[in-house]
Amino acid sequence: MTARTLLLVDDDPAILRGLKWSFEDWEVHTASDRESALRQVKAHRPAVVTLDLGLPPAPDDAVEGLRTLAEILAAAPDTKVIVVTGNEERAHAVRAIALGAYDFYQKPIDGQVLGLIVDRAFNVWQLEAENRRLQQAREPSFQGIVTGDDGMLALCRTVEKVAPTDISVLLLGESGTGKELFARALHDLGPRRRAPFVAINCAAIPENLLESELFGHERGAFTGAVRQVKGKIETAQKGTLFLDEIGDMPMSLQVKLLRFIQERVIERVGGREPIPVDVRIVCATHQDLEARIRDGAFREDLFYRIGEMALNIPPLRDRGDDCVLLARHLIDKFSADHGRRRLQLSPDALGALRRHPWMGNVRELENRIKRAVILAGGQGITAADMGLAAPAGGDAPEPSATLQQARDEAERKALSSALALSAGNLSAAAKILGVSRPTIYSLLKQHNVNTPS
Ligand SMILES: Nc1ncnc2c1ncn2[C@@H]1O[C@H](COP(=O)(O)OP(=O)(O)OP(=O)(O)O)[C@@H](O)[C@H]1O
Repeated sequence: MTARTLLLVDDDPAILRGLKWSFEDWEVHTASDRESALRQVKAHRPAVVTLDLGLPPAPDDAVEGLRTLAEILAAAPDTKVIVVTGNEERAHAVRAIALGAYDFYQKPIDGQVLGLIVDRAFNVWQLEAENRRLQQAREPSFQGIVTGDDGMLALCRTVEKVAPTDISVLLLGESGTGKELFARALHDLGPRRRAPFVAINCAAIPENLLESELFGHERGAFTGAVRQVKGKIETAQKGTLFLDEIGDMPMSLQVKLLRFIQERVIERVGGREPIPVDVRIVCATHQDLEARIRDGAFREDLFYRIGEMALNIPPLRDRGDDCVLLARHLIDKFSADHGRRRLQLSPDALGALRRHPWMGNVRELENRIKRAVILAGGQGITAADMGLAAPAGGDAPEPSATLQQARDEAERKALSSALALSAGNLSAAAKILGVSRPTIYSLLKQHNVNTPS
């Protein structure tokens, strides 16, 4: 877990002592003036700083405090600074926020409430730190394949080794996992890279047209064949032929394909000339080919010919945080396409990305991010922008709530649990919460909470 490091800046030693008690599970450092505050920031890089704006030599105005704030943020821009002001000093607080303070809190200090604000600031700091970590961890993409997952990285290394050879590769994986991307990588990294890469989707073309698509036809071969047409196999001469969805190829064509693979010559439909063709064959399917063989729908001899090496591409849901890595990559890409500034993922979007099962894999993610980049408001991309349900509960702060709403909610929860613990005894509840009895009464009224009778 990340160290929860907190710096308390106040010129009153009694306040510092009191506050230290409230943050027992934190690594706490203290400072009483600008110079020592800055020294501590540089030495410990605290996640959160609470800063009393009234610092010496002029504790009665906010000049030194605001200067300290500016210098802290210049030295450690990621730090969340919560400024603490006197009751009548709202204008100072507003100045501080304008300078980049995360939040403000008005005296008198109530350790419990300040604790909630500090916790929340830490959550935001942690989330931003994680964002930065992911950003830095982003691998320079391998042939356009973005991943940080060990299994996928191992697959990329295998592709690098196999690409220079001519062995036939069978790419297995669910729809949208990137099979075509891997097929292109095999081509681009191999000696055939300057010759064509020709892809054909065997499932998308009706059976009666597929043969002439693959092998071509001579003029007059059938009604409508008004001129000679080269097939995909022939156009891939010297290059790579990518047969996508090979599992859906009809049996009649499987025989013809097998013959071509064995003899490396084709005959156009309606032609008699054998034409030698030199291509590398890469196939892909989302089907379970061994089950298709058992069902008599796929030829076993063809299976062994096309799959001298089979590579399994894992579904996106099994690739750890790749969904987040890819989402960021796609946001950058689509933001640039739409001339938008680079958008960030909100905390609820991160949670939703990690929970979603991604049955449509990277293609589904692409579609959702594309839509989100168009829909997102100024706040960054939310789960709703991606058409995903926001995770219920969780640790992440709810971004749709304002700070005031979040505080109210936290206060109401703390109040209810103190009342439950004290069995409705208001003095005991006040003690638990570290506030006075009158404060408890005003909290009960404010939150419309009834004491248990
Ligand atoms: N790891 C990845 N990094 C970046 N983009 C990816 C990645 N995987 C897939 N894509 C993109 O997702 C989309 C779908 O990938 P691709 O077409 O290669 O999948 P496929 O498995 O061949 O799908 P299908 O089986 O439906 O044909 C493409 O736009 C591709 O560029």
